[in-house]
Amino acid sequence: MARAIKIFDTTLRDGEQSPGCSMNIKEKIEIAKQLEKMGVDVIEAGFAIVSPGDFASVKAVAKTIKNAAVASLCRAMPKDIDRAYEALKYAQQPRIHTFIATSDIHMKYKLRASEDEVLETAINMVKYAKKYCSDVEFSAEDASRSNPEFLFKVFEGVIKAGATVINVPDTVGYTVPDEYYNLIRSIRENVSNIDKAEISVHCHNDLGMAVANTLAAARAGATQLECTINGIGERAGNAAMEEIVMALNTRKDFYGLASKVDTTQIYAASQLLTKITGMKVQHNKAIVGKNAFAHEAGIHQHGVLANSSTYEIMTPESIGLTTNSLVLGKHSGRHAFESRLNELGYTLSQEQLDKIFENFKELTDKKKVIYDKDLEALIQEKAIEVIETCKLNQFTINCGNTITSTATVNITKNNQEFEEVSLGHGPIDAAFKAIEKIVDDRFDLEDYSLNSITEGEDAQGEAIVKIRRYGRLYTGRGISTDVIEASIKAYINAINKMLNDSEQQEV
Ligand SMILES: CC(=O)SCCNC(=O)CCNC(=O)[C@H](O)C(C)(C)COP(=O)(O)OP(=O)(O)OC[C@H]1O[C@@H](n2cnc3c(N)ncnc32)[C@H](O)[C@@H]1OP(=O)(O)O
Ligand SMILES: CC(C)C(=O)C(=O)O
Ligand SMILES: [Mg+2]
Repeated sequence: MARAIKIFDTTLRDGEQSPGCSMNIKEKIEIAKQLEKMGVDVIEAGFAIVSPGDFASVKAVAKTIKNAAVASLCRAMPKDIDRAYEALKYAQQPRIHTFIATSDIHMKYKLRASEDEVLETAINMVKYAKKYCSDVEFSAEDASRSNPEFLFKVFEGVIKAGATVINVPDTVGYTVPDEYYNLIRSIRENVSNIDKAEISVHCHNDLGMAVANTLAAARAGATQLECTINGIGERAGNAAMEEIVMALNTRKDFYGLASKVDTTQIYAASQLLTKITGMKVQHNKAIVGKNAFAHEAGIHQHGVLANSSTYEIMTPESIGLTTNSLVLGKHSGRHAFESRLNELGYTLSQEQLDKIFENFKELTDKKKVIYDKDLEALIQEKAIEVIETCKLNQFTINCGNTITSTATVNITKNNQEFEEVSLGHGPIDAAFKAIEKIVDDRFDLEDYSLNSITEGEDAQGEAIVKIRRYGRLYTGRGISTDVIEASIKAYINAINKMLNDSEQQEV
């Protein structure tokens, strides 16, 4: 019988600390709902004191999620804990997650505090948090570089003060599997009251060992594993949830551990996050990369055709990716369309389905075959409602290598039609400048990228545009078989997010 192990997802907190991965409230709620659907045990929704936006997100996630604990991070200080609980009090299972660093380096240079002071603060702040909420997690930041004797003392103290979970972060991704295994074992052996708390681990990927370290800790007796979707997070990222869960699943024979995560939701979660943040997954990334289940070499293809277990240690279906041979195209009906979406792990309302089916039919006029990637792109473009303050009606472009590009763009903005013409360095620049004239607002274009979603001459192009206003970043996405149209749609999508952001403030 496998031992149960808890999954604590911190995509919305540590994941959001990845440069360029800021998410708005709506996007965070979408991710949280997907995490709940997957069956994770704890969702860290943010760090409430960081900003009014972070506070609002933690509160919104706390109000929305029913089947997972919802946590907010807070420093070991009353004002952070007060703010965290102010947002978490709406949750069915609130968890206050407080932390303080325990390594000599951090205590000396960052906190400018002695061991005794840190110990006292940790204990007092856990007691303080307990006044609000029975579930309190305490993290010893930089635990893996801390003096073990001091670490044991801190953990013993905070457990006595009421901590229900003690977390042992490898904050800077410094440890290696054998060492981390020994650290977790030594905590189990030297902290006298350890049986009163969960042992959690939280690994960073600076040396590319976050998942290996997490799994080593799980073997050593950790009962909660902290991770993020696609492994996003501070610097080189956190341990990737999909890799941890699939390693435990595929090697149950070795680990003897079982999480509650529904693995068939993994692919949908990965795609949703990519869509929201614009941060692509590398093609050879384990589990969710484009090539993770692709076979190129003839000998491999032969083996897989004979029996997929020759070269596949897990099935694509187990992560919600199906290699179905059903071809969707112009003549497909609603049933085949819906069934394919279900196979891909999406369950849509009738209204969403009708809307996406309409877009699907429009696409079949432009493309002969609709691949799974096309469907996912369609769904992700439409699934998260963005109020369309600006809507593209039409555009014309005049360009070539001997003339200056000119774009005419016609947009409906707040139910009124506008048309502007602009010159530019190339067709996309000209189109963006025409759009800017219509929008008539101040913001900066920060990043633009273009990718092909599928292959072939009728492939769909996907444009990702990032714009910044008053310090906030808005990511827009557009898809089309025409790359200029995709770019215009992405720009307008980002602008709509910016215009609809009620949290934005002039600074
Ligand atoms: C390993 C991790 O992932 S830790 C989490 C990292 N996440 C973030 O930092 C989120 C974004 N951060 C922020 O928005 C800001 O840093 C805030 C709102 C948290 C704090 O902002 P400020 O109050 O302006 O402080 P600032 O960030 O400049 O410095 C941190 C202060 O907190 C102290 N501090 C740091 N960690 C802790 C802790 N765990 N407990 C108590 N105090 C702490 C530092 O010593 C410093 O104190 P000082 O102002 O007396 O010198
Ligand atoms: C705050 C803690 C849990 C953290 O993110 C880290 O130490 O990496
Ligand atoms: Mg971290």
